[in-house]
Amino acid sequence: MVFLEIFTGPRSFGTVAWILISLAATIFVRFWSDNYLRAQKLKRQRIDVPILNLKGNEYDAALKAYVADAKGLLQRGYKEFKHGIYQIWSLHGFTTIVSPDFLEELSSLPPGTIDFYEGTRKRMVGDYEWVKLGDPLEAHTILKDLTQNFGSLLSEVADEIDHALSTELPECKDWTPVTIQPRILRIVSLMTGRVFVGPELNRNEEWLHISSNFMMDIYIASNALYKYSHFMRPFAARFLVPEIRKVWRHQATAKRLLVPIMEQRQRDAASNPNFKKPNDMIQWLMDNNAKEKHPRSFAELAKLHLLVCFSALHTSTLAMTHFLYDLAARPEYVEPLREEQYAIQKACKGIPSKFDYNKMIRMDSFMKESQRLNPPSLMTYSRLVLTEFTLSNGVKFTPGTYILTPAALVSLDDDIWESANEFRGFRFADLRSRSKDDMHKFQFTTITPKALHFGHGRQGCPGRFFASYELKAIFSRIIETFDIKLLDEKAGRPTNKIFGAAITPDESAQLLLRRRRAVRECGNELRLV
Ligand code: HEM
Repeated sequence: MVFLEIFTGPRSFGTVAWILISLAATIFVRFWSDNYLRAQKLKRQRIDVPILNLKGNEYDAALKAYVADAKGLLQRGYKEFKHGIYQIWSLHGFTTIVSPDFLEELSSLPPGTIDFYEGTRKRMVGDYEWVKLGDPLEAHTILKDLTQNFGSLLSEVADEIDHALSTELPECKDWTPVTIQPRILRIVSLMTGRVFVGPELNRNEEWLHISSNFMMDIYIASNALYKYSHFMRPFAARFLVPEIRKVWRHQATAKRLLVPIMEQRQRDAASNPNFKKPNDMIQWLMDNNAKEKHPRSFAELAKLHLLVCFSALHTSTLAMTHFLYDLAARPEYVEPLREEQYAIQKACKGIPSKFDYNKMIRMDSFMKESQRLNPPSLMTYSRLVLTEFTLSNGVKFTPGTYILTPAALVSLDDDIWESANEFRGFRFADLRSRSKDDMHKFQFTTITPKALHFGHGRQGCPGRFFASYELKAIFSRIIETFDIKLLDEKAGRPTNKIFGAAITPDESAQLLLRRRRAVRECGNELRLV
């Protein structure tokens, strides 16, 4: 009643105006104080080490310098603090850059001291959690089920690659310009989808759309939301940032497509004692979830499934695009790679097994060399400190310290890699041939403080084994089926782009492809016919 009187009483206009002004003032003060407190929180020093790019209070200038040339800044840092620890002021406030010398020590800290998920959340989502990233069930299922079961799926995968190469690439009877990256994304999505959702769904355009766009849309949405203050974010996420609603729509579509499949499988398993469980990511997630103390709903599992695609598709697509750019720029590697592949194909008389892929040492080396010079990021090992600890050099880390390591600079270090700036496709094959021990030290999937593009430690990339097999399967099929060369030989390899710490191949670059004639086994040889 009192409320109604305010609006209907004789002094209603003045009172309403007063209320509105007070409300606006409250929001302004809250908004301002929130921004102020957030800025203060970011500016709080959590670790006593030198800061490279900040003079006095010139935070904006420091950020500008970081965005304009993060690589140059990290190169300077690597020169000055190669074996030490320093800070930079970056898009995420103070960021502590730790020399790889300390990674073994950091990685052996008790669980819960530093955390990958919290680091990722800080970097990509911010304090307001509008999308859930990181669930231990994901890494567990990838490492255990995907890695173990992939071998038995290789013939289906080979079928899918053949289908993808014929539908996603032009006929290329003669040399044809092809924009590589979007085509590779489709090929990787189809192939991965065969393993993740099975033939029931993997060619469904709606599924392909959400699985292959989810990651980029999260990045875009995340950047859009970062422009709003912490206080405004819950409101902005819902009403002002359409990119976020797009991400939520992808999740809703995933639920619509995946939940009925899960429910049907659950019914079949309950009613039919002879029900044979499909061998795919949907089933592995369902089975592992059912063993949990508090199992997630199927709707939550559907969202988690999309998160697996988030981790898997773009990373592999970027890697494969780099491989092809590197191969087109260095045609002298084509025949030695084909030679190795023919020899293995001839020996296995059909679809190569995991064991056969392990024998593709030249290809493994070429992939690792391409990754060394074209990693997805200047830095990896993104971790947030959760509980205080002190390293052996006496530096104390307090909660909230955000850590990264300069992976790309380690890869370019002449003290570690001979002629580090030179592309030597079989560098790692040569290193592996030195001794039995070295055979395992320099594989594409091997993580060491000198090879950090899959991260490091307990939370290093669990998908790298699958990535290695799938990339070899696609790469070998491409070089078997196509001749490849640069569109413009004078311009050379398409130049990578760097934004902040992210490194991407030029997504609009084209290569020339020409379909080769079919390969057939003739007596003891494989020949073009
Ligand atoms: C060439 C391809 C790939 C690259 C370069 C790559 C790189 C990385 C890196 C740098 C990390 C952070 C690790 C750390 O900070 O210690 C990571 C984490 C992760 N990757 Fe990959 N990755 C690739 C492929 C894949 C694939 C194919 C999958 C899934 C099948 C996958 C699933 C994951 C997951 C789930 C995590 C988070 C780890 C956790 O939850 O503990 N990745 N990856």
